[in-house]
Amino acid sequence: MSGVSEDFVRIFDTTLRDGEQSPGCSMTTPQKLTIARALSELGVDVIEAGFAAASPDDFAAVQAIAREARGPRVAALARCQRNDIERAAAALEPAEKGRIHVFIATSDIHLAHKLRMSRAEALDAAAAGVELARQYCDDVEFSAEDASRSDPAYLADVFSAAIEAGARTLNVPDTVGYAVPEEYGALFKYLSEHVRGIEKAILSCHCHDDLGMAVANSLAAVQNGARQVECTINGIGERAGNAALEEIVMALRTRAPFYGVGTRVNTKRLYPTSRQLVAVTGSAVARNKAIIGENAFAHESGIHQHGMLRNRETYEIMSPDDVGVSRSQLVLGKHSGRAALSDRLRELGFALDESALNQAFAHFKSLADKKKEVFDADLEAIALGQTGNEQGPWRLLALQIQGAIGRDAVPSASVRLAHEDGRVVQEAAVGDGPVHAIFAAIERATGTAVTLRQFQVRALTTGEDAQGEARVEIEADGREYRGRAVSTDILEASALALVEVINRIERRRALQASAGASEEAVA
Ligand SMILES: CC(=O)SCCNC(=O)CCNC(=O)[C@H](O)C(C)(C)COP(=O)(O)OP(=O)(O)OC[C@H]1O[C@@H](n2cnc3c(N)ncnc32)[C@H](O)[C@@H]1OP(=O)(O)O
Ligand SMILES: CC(C)C(=O)C(=O)O
Repeated sequence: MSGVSEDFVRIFDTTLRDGEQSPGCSMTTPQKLTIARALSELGVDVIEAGFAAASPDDFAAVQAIAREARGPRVAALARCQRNDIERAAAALEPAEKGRIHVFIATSDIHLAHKLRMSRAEALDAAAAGVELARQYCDDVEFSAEDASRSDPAYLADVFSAAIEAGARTLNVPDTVGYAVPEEYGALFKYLSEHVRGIEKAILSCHCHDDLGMAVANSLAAVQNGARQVECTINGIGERAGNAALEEIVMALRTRAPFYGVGTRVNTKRLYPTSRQLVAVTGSAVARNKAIIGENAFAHESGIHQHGMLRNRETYEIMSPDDVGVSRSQLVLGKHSGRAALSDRLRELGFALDESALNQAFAHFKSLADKKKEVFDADLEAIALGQTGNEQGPWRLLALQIQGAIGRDAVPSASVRLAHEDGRVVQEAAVGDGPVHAIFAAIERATGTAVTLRQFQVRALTTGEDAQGEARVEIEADGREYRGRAVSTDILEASALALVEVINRIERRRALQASAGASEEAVA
């Protein structure tokens, strides 16, 4: 293992430098500042703020972040060239803790075609670059670009020279995402054993995802002594991207006994930081992206949902709360089963007996065959079809309306309701219209205040005894409820629809109270 005083994995975030090299992800200075603030809150150890020599804007961004960031070290990238290093040093000047990060390629293909340098020339340039950077900054990192395709013996010589010149972090980039975990891990082991003065430095990995192995390679490096991981939020970066920070952090945390080393990141900030980056760059993440994707804590199939309802750990290896996601989701779709359907219906305030649940389940399956996802409103419609208006705790015994007709009429309603606990309550109220009066009287009688969002009536049949349907949409306890009732008297249908909704609100509150009580009992 390389020379580390405290044994933890330093998270070097390069979202603002390598991440910004992702086509479509370039950011303005104010946007970079927003992300830098989020990264500080996340608790990363190093923020690579940019490549100061790239443009006046990049310089300004590095400088602004250096001026503001307190906590994480701020790094700026530079080629092994005087101008780059001096621009990096100037931009980092206001930093509380700065780092100049110099790099040069070490693979034969880069030396021959890109740099047109011999191995010896590149080694000298690396040493000279580190030495110059050290004149401006105590903390210098050296990266051997394309390290994973470099001759290991030559690489060890270059790193030895970099340490001698004053570098204290040695980065081993898999620049083109060519490495595989066993080989990349072995390279770290080899370097730990062959770089002269390695005890003075920290080994770092920096992986790209061209073969989808950036995270696996980074973890292999950690297993073989790397104590800094370079990564980006959402895995953005040049071409296929960099190793995703959230995946590295959560792999080390979730498999802590296996890796035996962790990070200092506040994992609860992972999801909020990811969303902030999406908001700034407009670059969406795939639904199935690990840790922070929309589906990362969503379960659709019946067998999984049934397991989740019994014990979350049957199908979740992390708690959504640990990464800042509010809760797991059981998504109802064509693969869902009765357990999830009945659980969601109970949440919506419907307590169906076995035969009603079976019928609701048949309707639900045929709907799910046609729709990708079945929403709460669909479920309510299905459940209302099964329950009618018969479920308590309240039952409407009598309804009387007065003064409903005429220009100067002041409509009033009186209602009598029975509760399943034996109470019979009578109340009256006036309103702007008869329905308003009925609703006010029912709210008073039941003691449940609601906010009416929508009210609709329509004729279902024709003739003297035509059936009328009333539909209400209500808000209570921060949720929406829909109710429906049918009667030959449209005012009675309205009253029944509201009673139906109030019953569901009360059933839901009772359910929550009993869940709270059992949690307290467990605690
Ligand atoms: C693996 C990585 O992610 S490395 C970081 C990549 N990031 C970036 O390139 C973003 C910022 N880059 C830029 O804005 C521009 O490329 C600049 C301003 C740095 C340079 O622009 P230009 O001077 O026009 O050079 P250009 O980009 O065309 O070519 C790169 C030059 O740097 C040289 N070079 C490349 N890497 C290094 C290095 N580590 N040390 C010294 N020289 C280097 C190349 O050989 C080439 O030199 P040449 O022009 O003498 O042939
Ligand atoms: C400059 C280095 C660290 C790099 O970004 C890479 O090699 O991918």
